[in-house]
Amino acid sequence: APSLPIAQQGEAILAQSAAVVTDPLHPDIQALIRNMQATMLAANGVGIAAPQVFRSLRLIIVASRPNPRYPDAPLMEAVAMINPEIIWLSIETCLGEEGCLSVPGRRAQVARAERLTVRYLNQQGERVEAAYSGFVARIIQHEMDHLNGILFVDRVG
Ligand SMILES: O=C(NO)N[C@@H](Cc1ccccc1)C(=O)O
Ligand SMILES: [Zn+2]
Repeated sequence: APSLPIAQQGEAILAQSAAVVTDPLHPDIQALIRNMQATMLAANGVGIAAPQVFRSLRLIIVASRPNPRYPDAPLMEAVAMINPEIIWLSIETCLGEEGCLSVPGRRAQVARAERLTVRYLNQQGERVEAAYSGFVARIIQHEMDHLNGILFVDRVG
């Protein structure tokens, strides 16, 4: 699958709220998931959101793994989340370093909820509810922000 161009900070699409995916099993959506995965891997990313590849859709990929940009990242199976909704956030927050494929060269400490529960459709169109914590919960909050037109630098004081 080809690596797609990544929208950079300043592109209008990154400040928009993305649209709900109406047909998760549509071949276009399945192809987009594959292309987002390839794009994220090529950039050594640990997550990516559809608006970053110029598709204003509520679709994210979460794929933490140790890599040169995040050597301490936990290893997990990459997961595509269609129409994700965070249905619970812990009150406890923690600070952690973030970067963004759309804001190259910037890293900053961002406060995020330590734990969360997310409801989404998986790549097979099945409903899933799952709990995450730590760095993976951080990635999910970062990607969800993209679906709502928010960049991590908007959250840095
Ligand atoms: O730009 C993206 N995703 O939108 N990718 C980020 C994801 C991320 C999120 C939170 C903390 C660290 C990293 C990346 O650097 O791989
Ligand atoms: Zn990002």
